[in-house]
Amino acid sequence: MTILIEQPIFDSQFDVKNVDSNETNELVLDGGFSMPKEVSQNGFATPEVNSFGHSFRDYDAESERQKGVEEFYKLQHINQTYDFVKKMREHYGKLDKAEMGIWECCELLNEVVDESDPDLDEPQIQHLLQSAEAIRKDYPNEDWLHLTALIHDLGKILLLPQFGELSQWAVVGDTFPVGCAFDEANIHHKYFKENPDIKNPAYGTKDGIYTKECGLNNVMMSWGHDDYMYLVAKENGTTLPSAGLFIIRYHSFYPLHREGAYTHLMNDEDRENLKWLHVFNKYDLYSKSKVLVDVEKVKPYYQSLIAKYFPAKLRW
Ligand SMILES: O[C@H]1[C@H](O)[C@@H](O)[C@H](O)[C@@H](O)[C@H]1O
Ligand SMILES: [Fe+2]
Ligand SMILES: [Fe+2]
Repeated sequence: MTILIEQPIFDSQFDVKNVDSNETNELVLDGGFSMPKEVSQNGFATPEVNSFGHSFRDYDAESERQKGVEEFYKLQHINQTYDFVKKMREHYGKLDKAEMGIWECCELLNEVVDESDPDLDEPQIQHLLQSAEAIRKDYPNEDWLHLTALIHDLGKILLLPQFGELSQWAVVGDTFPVGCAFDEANIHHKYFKENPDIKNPAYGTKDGIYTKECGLNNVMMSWGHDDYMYLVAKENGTTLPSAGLFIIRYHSFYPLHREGAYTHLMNDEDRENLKWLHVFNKYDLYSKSKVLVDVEKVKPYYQSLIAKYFPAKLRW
């Protein structure tokens, strides 16, 4: 049974609120799941600056932090190759690293620092809860979306010793397809010129080894926390809807969901799910704030959602 708790209250320095709540309540049915009639009408008021006083995702800002972020992207673009992704998928597909529940993993994630993120200045569990609570406020009935937000970054445990202690470039940052040309929409695109895959002519065209509209499910994405968490959720038999799994798997695919690149690889199901990813992304990005969520207070609600959509223990 889902435990009900009071609606989240945000009295933050920025407003996470509905400007016009009438619009949000208009729902149409979409394959068993309700979809806001006009998602763009949702009045989530996005703040202009991050915790450091910079605009969000400003990868050109002059700051010490940005230098580190650029260094990160250099390594990521050089090292994420088709063969590397294939190896990672095989290796982590065994799911033989640990057995634990979702909440346990949320707590574990607190030990992780994400060097690719220019906006986040709080522990990871706060980022999970801040995005989940902000979504819960605007979409109270979509409990699957609250849970999706809670778990979307859990794959970052790949940075921890028990999960292989992968380098930052193999875990975080924006993602992109391998096996086809690297689109200019990727941030710090120039560093791809040192990626060995560009010497392989089969990977050099817009479609590369793929065919038009083949569906993202058939595309190899750079390896990281998105694909890993998708794998874990799917293989452990989650009952989350396809849109939830899509969000988990492609939330770092900014070249697609923010810049509109690589859309020629999408099929109809992807296009449907992308609408929900657009909704989710606002909360993922703009809920990063210094106003902390009271973990103990919201924990019973999220534990009840976990019990609804996941087994008690999962293989990781
Ligand atoms: O720096 C961020 C962060 O690592 C996020 O978790 C990821 O989803 C983003 O796409 C990335 O750019
Ligand atoms: Fe992420
Ligand atoms: Fe996130």
